[in-house]
Amino acid sequence: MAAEIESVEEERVEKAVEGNGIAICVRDLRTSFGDQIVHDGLDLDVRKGEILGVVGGSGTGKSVLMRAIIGLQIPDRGEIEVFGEPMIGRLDDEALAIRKRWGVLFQGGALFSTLTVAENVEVPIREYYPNIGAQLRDEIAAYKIRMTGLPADAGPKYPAELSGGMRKRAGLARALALDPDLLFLDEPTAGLDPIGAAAFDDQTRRLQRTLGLTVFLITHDLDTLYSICDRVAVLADKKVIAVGTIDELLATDHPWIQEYFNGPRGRAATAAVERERGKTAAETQADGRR
Ligand SMILES: Nc1ncnc2c1ncn2[C@@H]1O[C@H](COP(=O)(O)OP(=O)(O)OP(=O)(O)O)[C@@H](O)[C@H]1O
Repeated sequence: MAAEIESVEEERVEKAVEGNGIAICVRDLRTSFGDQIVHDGLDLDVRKGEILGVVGGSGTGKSVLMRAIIGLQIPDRGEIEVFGEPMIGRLDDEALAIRKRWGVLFQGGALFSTLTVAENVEVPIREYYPNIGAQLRDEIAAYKIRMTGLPADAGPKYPAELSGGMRKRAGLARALALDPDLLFLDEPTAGLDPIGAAAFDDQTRRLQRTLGLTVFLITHDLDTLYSICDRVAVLADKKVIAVGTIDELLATDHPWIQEYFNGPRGRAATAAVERERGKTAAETQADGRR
């Protein structure tokens, strides 16, 4: 038992020091489809424990970047490291230890329509831990389903029986199945009503804090960027043209960034955040007076 605790502790310490605080490091990435070059000379660092929002116009290559990082898109050139381990050109077996440490919520949820929610959540467990028995697998799936705020009776339902918001949560439960350190979310709030989107954002933030996750979050949702992202990376001109807090991005003079954050929707999102901050400050003051 003591040896077991020691090895868990060693693993924890290793995880803390690996990669110098960087969860994902991308250097000089080039990807293309035939003649179409999607990325050229793209660099990006994702810090451990942050929620990094990834934005850019439609077709700028946000999803392709995510796919390149998780090994579904072979780049023409460049280097990608996850938790300090090089990922490009690694055989599936070699990179298995790192693959187990991430979970992915694809655009639209990408649930298997012929499997129930619980069976969907169990897919990665079956794939990576085939020796786990059926009962434990069911218990893990039920726990993950509850963790994402879905009711317990969602487990035996099929994706078609769920609302869009519930399907996203089911996809999130599957992404969390292996207790990941790193979560990839591709447009998680797309198609949700504003209340559902805000609830999903809250859930993401809560899970990220309690589980200590690093989150790579592709979004077009300005409210998401303002409310839960620690930093934002902007894709344009085949590269990441800027990374920083929204205030830092606003200090740049890139026309796309200015139009994006200072356009009517950006201003509305800023105003909403400022209202929320004002409310929180007023509540804190009132608490202090009590
Ligand atoms: N499998 C593929 N075959 C050919 N072209 C592709 C493929 N996947 C993506 N592309 C192209 O690569 C470019 C970037 O696509 P990607 O899906 O990464 O954009 P995106 O920034 O995520 O866009 P959106 O915000 O609209 O989702 C697009 O022009 C797209 O058509």
